[in-house]
Amino acid sequence: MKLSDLADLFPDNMVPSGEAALAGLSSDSRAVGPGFLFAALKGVKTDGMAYARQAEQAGALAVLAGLDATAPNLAIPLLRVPDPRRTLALAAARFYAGQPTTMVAVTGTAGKTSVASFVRQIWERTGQKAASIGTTGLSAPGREEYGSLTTPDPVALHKLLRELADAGVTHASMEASSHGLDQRRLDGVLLAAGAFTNLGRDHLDYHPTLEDYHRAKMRLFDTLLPKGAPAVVFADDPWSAATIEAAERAGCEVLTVGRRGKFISLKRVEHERQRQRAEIEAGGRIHEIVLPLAGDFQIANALVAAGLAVATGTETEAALRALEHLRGASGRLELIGQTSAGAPVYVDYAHKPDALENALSAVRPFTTGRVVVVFGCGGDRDRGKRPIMGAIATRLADVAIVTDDNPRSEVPAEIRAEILADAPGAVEIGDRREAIRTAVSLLRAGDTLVVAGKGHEEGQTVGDVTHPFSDHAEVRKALAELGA
Ligand SMILES: CC(=O)N[C@H]1[C@@H](OP(=O)(O)OP(=O)(O)OC[C@H]2O[C@@H](n3ccc(=O)[nH]c3=O)[C@H](O)[C@@H]2O)O[C@H](CO)[C@@H](O)[C@@H]1O[C@H](C)C(=O)N[C@@H](C)C(=O)N[C@H](CCC(=O)O)C(=O)O
Ligand SMILES: Nc1ncnc2c1ncn2[C@@H]1O[C@H](COP(=O)(O)OP(=O)(O)OP(=O)(O)O)[C@@H](O)[C@H]1O
Ligand SMILES: N[C@H](CCC[C@H](N)C(=O)O)C(=O)O
Ligand SMILES: [Mg+2]
Repeated sequence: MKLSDLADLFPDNMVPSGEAALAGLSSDSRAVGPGFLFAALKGVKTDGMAYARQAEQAGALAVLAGLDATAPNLAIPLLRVPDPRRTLALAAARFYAGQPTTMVAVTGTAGKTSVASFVRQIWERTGQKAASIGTTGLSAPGREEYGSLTTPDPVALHKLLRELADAGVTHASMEASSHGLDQRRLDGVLLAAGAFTNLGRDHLDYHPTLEDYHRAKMRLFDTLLPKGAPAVVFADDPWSAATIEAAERAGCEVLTVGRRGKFISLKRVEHERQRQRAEIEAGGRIHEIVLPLAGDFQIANALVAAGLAVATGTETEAALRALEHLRGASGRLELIGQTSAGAPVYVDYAHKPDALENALSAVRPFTTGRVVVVFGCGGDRDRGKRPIMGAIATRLADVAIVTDDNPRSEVPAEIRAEILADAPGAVEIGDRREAIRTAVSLLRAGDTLVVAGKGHEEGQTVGDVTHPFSDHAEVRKALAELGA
């Protein structure tokens, strides 16, 4: 491919023809090689234009940038467009040219990883070659890879989609984070359907208000989905009505799921400790299914996943039957073990208020003793959620232990103090390993422990360094030490 083959993406610019082949694209000057298109993007920390010269020296053919960019010292063409992030994503889609034929994306504050994984599992169970892409990385036939972002950057994403398509993967589900949507990381993905789970407080360090955060998520429906494509919306969330309205306005075919859902309607649920029995109305009949997962929220996620599968061609009965074989995504209310007295210990990824509320509420019905929680909050992230999570923990747990999550560049004790400001009676143990060991040692018959915040993560970031750390491993160690 030549740069001129992308010329229609840069209208109003002179694109030289007859030049060398386009070798690649990147928004990071450090990754630019000879024959690359460098996209100079304005970021949160810096402006990519500051690195245009560096990209030129590394052999870039041209620089893609916003309309306000100027570069008097640049010898290579400067291609100016209104939305360079989107143009980069569309260029990447064309450069890599190949995607699984049936792709879906799910957005929402909580449940994205679970839904993406569940959709993949439904497809696998019904005989499709399927993949999922999200916070826990990539899961595809013969490929399990840990990833660092929930939604990869567009160049990495389109490269991956091409590889999956080449490997014969026909179906892929992915998470659409609000950062990913806002930064156009999913633009150019040919989506067959989209979904929304819920909206709660998160990322208010990045989005000015909850309304802005919701609007960023609605890009999935109003910009990324083709007109008339199915939008599966969980109907029982306070933000469902606004989402349905936005999706309808965008011309989507809105399919609601949940207790108030019309496409897949939840009639009745009976909770057992590790599973729940649900009566579901869909496709004109009632289905009884046993979901092998704990937590009301997993029913919600399962219904959204089934909605996506059915909306993209899976037969209703087969999709719902597949729910009986679901495995939870790693670190999502995952039962790790139990003490010798039978007290279960869960690892959960709740790192935002609603998620913590849901995780603690989910274990309460089968806990005859005390609910114990160990949690913290990440540094360099929305500070406002800290006291809110402190209040939730002390309200819903009998014993709350406040510890460190990923402090990043912040002072860990200050993060803990912000949580403790609204957590009367909570215990403070900064060292996460020690906090987990203490919590496990406190457990008596009938108690339940939830270790929240890090889920599947395999490291703890302190300053710039990520130290190996796994809640799974620490819980297992503590249980073993205590003779469980
Ligand atoms: C705040 C944020 O979202 N940042 C993301 C964003 O970076 P940015 O554009 O703001 O970067 P910047 O550092 O200001 O630099 C501006 C530009 O200069 C370029 N540059 C910079 C230095 C240099 O030497 N040369 C160079 O070319 C950078 O590559 C960039 O293009 O675009 C980058 C490329 O796509 C991302 O890697 C980066 O994610 C950072 C690492 C991050 O931590 N993101 C988190 C907050 C995130 O996106 N999370 C979401 C949601 C998680 C969830 O709740 O599920 C996710 O999808 O993972
Ligand atoms: N539908 C839901 N409603 C409320 N809370 C949920 C729901 N699904 C999951 N959770 C909670 O949120 C945590 C994260 O779940 P999951 O990883 O599926 O969501 P996510 O949207 O991918 O989150 P992230 O943005 O952090 O990647 C779970 O561990 C659980 O505590
Ligand atoms: N995708 C989320 C993950 C947060 C996980 C939590 N353990 C933390 O470090 O805050 C983020 O980057 O905000
Ligand atoms: Mg996720």
